[in-house]
Amino acid sequence: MIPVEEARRRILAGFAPTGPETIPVGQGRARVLQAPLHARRTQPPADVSAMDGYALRAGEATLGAVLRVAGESAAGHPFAGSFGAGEAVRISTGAFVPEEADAILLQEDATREGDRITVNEAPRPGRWIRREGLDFAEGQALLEAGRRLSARDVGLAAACGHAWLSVHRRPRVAILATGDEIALPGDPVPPGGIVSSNSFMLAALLEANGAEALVLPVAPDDPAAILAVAQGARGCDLLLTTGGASVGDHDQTAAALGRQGFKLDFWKIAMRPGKPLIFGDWRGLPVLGFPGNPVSTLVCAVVFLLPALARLSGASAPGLPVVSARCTTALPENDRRADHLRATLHRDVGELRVTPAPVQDSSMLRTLAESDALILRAPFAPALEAGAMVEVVDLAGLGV
Ligand SMILES: Nc1nc2c(c(=O)[nH]1)N[C@H]1C(S)=C(S)[C@@H](COP(=O)(O)OP(=O)(O)OC[C@H]3O[C@@H](n4cnc5c(N)ncnc54)[C@H](O)[C@@H]3O)O[C@H]1N2
Ligand code: MOO
Repeated sequence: MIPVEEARRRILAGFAPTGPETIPVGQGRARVLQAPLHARRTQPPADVSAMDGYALRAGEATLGAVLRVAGESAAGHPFAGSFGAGEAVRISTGAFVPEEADAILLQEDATREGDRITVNEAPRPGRWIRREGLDFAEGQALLEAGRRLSARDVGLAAACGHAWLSVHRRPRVAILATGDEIALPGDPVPPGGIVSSNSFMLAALLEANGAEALVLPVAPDDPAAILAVAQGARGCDLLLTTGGASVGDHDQTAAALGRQGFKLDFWKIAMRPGKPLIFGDWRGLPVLGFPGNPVSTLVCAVVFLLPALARLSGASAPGLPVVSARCTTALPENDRRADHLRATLHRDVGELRVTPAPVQDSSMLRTLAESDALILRAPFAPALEAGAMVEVVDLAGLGV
C-alpha cells in the first residue's frame, strides 16, 4: 500500500493539459483559458460621465451660478462642438466628457429653465468623471492562462473586446462499470444484482468539473467483454473503471486490460475507503480503476480524480479545499490507512462544527448523500476527545 500523497503525485504525473480550442465568448463560463487574455481596448476609451447631468467648469459652477446649455453629449453621441465661458453641456451617464469640462453637475443639483441651469450645489473639480482607462487599458493582461472562467470573467473578456476565447478542450472521460451483478438504472436487475450508481455519480462529478462524461455499457466479469467495452474509451483522455479492483476471483479489470498492453503504475493505497485503487496506462490512455463500493469510488474521485481533472483541464492550483472544524464526537485512534469519514458540517455561533456519520460503511450511498464533508484522519492519528479540531473537506464546495 502506498501513501495517499505519493499516489496523488504519481497520478498527476500521468496527465498533461488538453490542447486549445476556440469558442464564442458567451460559452466561456467554467472553461479554462489556454492563453493569457489581454485587453483589446481601453475602458472607458475617454473620460466619461458617471451620472446624468451637466458637464461644466467647476470653477464657474459656484452656488447660484447660472450657465447656458450649449449642447448635448449622449452615450455614443459625443458633443461635437466646443463650449465657452458661462456654458455647460447636457450629459448622460457613460457619455464622453467634453474637453473643456472638469466636473459634472448632477441633474438633481440643477434647476433648468429653457437653455439655462442654476447651480444648486457646487461640484468639486473631477466630480462624477470616470477617467479614461479607469477599468482597463489596451494591452493590459487581465486574466491569466489556467484560470477557470467565472460569469464575471466572461463579462470582462467581452468588455475588453474578445468575441472568441482560446480555452483548453474539455477533458473527455469514459466510465466503465464492471460486474455481472450490475444493471443500469431502469434496466432489469439480475438476482443478487445492484444498480450502477457509480457510473452516474462519476458522470455528474465530471460534468460539474468541466469534463465530458461518456458512460460505456456495463461489462460483465469477463476479460474479453471488459476489453471489448473498454475499446469505446479510445479517443478519450481518461478511462475510469469501477469494480473489479480488489482481490476476489471475479476482480479482473487490470488483468483484462493487461491482455492489451495495460501497464500498472500502482495498485492499493493506504486509505479508507478506496484501498484497491488502480492506476496505469493502457496504450497511451491513463486508467483509474476505482473500487466498486460507491463511497470508495466517490472518495477516490475527490482525492485523485478532481486533481487529475484540474491538470487535464489546464487549470492552475489543483488541491483539496481543506478547512478546520470542531468535531462534535470523540474519534478513535486511526490505523495505517488515511481515513475519510463521511460527516455533516454546521455552523454554531460562528464556528464550523462537524459530526461524523455513526456508521461508516463504504456501500452506504444514503449516508454519503446526507454528508457534506469528509473528516480527514491521517494514518495513526491519535484518538481525539469530542470538541477537538479536525481537518475537513467541504464536499458541497467541490460541486460533488
Ligand atoms: N479479501 C479481501 N476482500 C476485499 C478487500 C481486500 O483487501 N481483501 N478489499 C475490500 C475493499 S476495501 C473494497 S473497496 C472492495 C472493492 O472491491 P472491487 O473494486 O473489486 O469491487 P467489486 O467487488 O466489484 O464490488 C464491490 C461492491 O460494490 C458494488 N459495485 C460494483 N460496481 C458498482 C457500481 N457501478 N455501482 C454501484 N455499486 C457497485 C458491488 O456490487 C459490490 O457490492 O473489495 C473489498 N473486498
Ligand atoms: O477501501 Mo474499501 O474502499 O474500504 O471499502
